[in-house]
Amino acid sequence: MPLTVKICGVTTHEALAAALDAGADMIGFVFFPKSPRHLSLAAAGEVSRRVEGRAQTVALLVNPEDGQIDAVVRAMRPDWLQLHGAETPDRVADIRKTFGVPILKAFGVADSDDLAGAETYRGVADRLLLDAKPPKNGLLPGGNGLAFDWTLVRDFSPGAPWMLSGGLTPDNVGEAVRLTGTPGVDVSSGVEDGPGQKSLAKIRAFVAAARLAQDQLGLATGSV
Ligand SMILES: O=C(O)c1ccccc1NCC(=O)[C@H](O)[C@H](O)COP(=O)(O)O
Repeated sequence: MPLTVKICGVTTHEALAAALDAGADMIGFVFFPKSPRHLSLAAAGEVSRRVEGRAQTVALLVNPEDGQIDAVVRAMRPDWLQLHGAETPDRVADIRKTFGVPILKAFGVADSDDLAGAETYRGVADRLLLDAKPPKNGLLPGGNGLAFDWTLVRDFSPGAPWMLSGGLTPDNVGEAVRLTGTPGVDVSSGVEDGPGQKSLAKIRAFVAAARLAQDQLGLATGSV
């Protein structure tokens, strides 16, 4: 089983280069104005063009209208759309059909009922992304640097590819991979020095730690 590594919330050429050179499989770009990682369409087009096929690009949206998706798809031609809001299975299916872009659907997890909810997207989303729930009255639905109880997903087998996120860091990603057997990891805050300030050293350390765990477990590098 391969391990996919995603670096999310990239806003600068320097962070992008660090992630690509380190060997990340997926790069996430955030389109959410309240986020310190929000990108304009023009900036997203420019930064994502520099990926040049070295990784898959992911456009992150929250409860988007078709018009917003259309603008993002035109601006950067993402390989994936990450839906990080309360999009229903019907809405996810609709977006997938309308735009013809694979969907990474995010879920907040606090207990096993949340995992059962995620499984209802089987056959609708192309990949599931398990994240911690945001704090009550928090500004951001994701990218909060919070972890959930990983033992909940020890035997998680949703019948669809999935990824683990929420509070991952260079220091804990190896343990997370070993404990959960996840086929993918996703990080944003854990490779930052402050909100939206990506650390090139932490990006390199995160990818290296994930690959070390991958090698120790005899996994392959993620083909996404
Ligand atoms: O990053 C944001 O600002 C953001 C805003 C709105 C929705 C989602 C957002 N981020 C999601 C992610 O970066 C990750 O997919 C995931 O939540 C992990 O984040 P972190 O715990 O910070 O590593």
